[in-house]
Amino acid sequence: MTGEPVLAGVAEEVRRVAVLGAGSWGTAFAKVLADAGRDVVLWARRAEVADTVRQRHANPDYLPGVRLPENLTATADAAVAVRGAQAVVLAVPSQTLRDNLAAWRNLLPASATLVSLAKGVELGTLKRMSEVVSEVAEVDQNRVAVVSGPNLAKEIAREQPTATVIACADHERAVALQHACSTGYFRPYTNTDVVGCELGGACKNVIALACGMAAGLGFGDNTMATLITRGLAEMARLGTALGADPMTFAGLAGMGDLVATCASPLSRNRSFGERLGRGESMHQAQQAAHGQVAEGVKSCTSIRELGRRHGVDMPITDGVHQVCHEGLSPQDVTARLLGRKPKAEWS
Ligand SMILES: NC(=O)C1=CN([C@@H]2O[C@H](COP(=O)(O)OP(=O)(O)OC[C@H]3O[C@@H](n4cnc5c(N)ncnc54)[C@H](OP(=O)(O)O)[C@@H]3O)[C@@H](O)[C@H]2O)C=CC1
Ligand SMILES: O=C(CO)COP(=O)(O)O
Repeated sequence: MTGEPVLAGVAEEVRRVAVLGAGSWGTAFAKVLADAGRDVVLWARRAEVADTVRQRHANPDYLPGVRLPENLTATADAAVAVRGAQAVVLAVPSQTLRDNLAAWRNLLPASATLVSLAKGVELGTLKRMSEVVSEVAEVDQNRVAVVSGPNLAKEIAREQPTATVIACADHERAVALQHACSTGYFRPYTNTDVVGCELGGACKNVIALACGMAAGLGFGDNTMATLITRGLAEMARLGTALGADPMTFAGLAGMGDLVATCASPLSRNRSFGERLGRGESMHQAQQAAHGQVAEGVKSCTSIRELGRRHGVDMPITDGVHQVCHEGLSPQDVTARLLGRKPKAEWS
């Protein structure tokens, strides 16, 4: 379905876009941009993936059965991908973004908007992805945008309707990107709260791991609703401490993404957690992921540390960390969570 862009008259038009990273979301977002009428070049680190996208208009490793549009081409040469692009979209895992971008830094067109799709917090530095991008590419934060919302790649690749948030400190850039990726099935909203949108996207992966564990233990909807609601409370507490607008967590990049990811069997984080809840080891869950990224497994460490540094209580995140990295069982963590000192709902 090729959607006509629904917005017009923005300051700087985005005509050509490079998407660096040809996994599920990089490929699906490249399709959205192409369906919105942009010329899109997708960079894949494996030449065979680029060849398949270019010649067969498909990326069966990540999006089986999905036909990609003709105005989406691919290359394994990042210099070719970014040439002449008004926007460069970064679609690699959070923990490799710094190294990937360092290799691409000198190729980036001078005024291109740099757009992060990644949902994580960097281990060690505890930086959000837009902070990593601005630091490594040596560009002002105003040139960096993020996309975050209830955006399960496989649904979007099948053109199922959804919305998202494009967050950028520079509202004009956000509007230009909004124009560039609006289709009949993909509706982007703008927001200037980059901190809130990024933390929403990173934290919900950890809560989805917890929901998966609960499902694996055989718990039902009351448990899910409790984890989602109290997960939202802890991500909003962290976000507010870091300067985010609390309202962002009631929006698509907060509640929206949290609900989609915690509920969906398509979520890699939820599926990973479910295996742990059923009693599989971390190694078994990792093998079953077939190399696809479940960001919360690493980000639970950096998010927990961010919470500690800012004096924010994050009991569910702590529990996920205890299962993933400290050898506790999901049953032990459930008992610990329920055994905490009673408190008021809003404190
Ligand atoms: N999938 C989704 O529904 C959504 C994902 N996101 C976020 O988008 C980001 C990317 O995720 P997604 O596309 O799903 O990931 P996938 O696991 O589907 O794909 C990862 C991609 O990154 C590549 N890659 C892995 N390691 C490296 C590396 N060291 N250097 C360069 N490239 C590497 C892989 O290449 P190769 O194939 O060669 O291994 C592959 O193209 C994540 O932060 C995720 O949280 C956000 C919204 C939705
Ligand atoms: O971010 C996502 C949906 O918005 C995808 O979640 P997973 O990475 O858990 O698959």
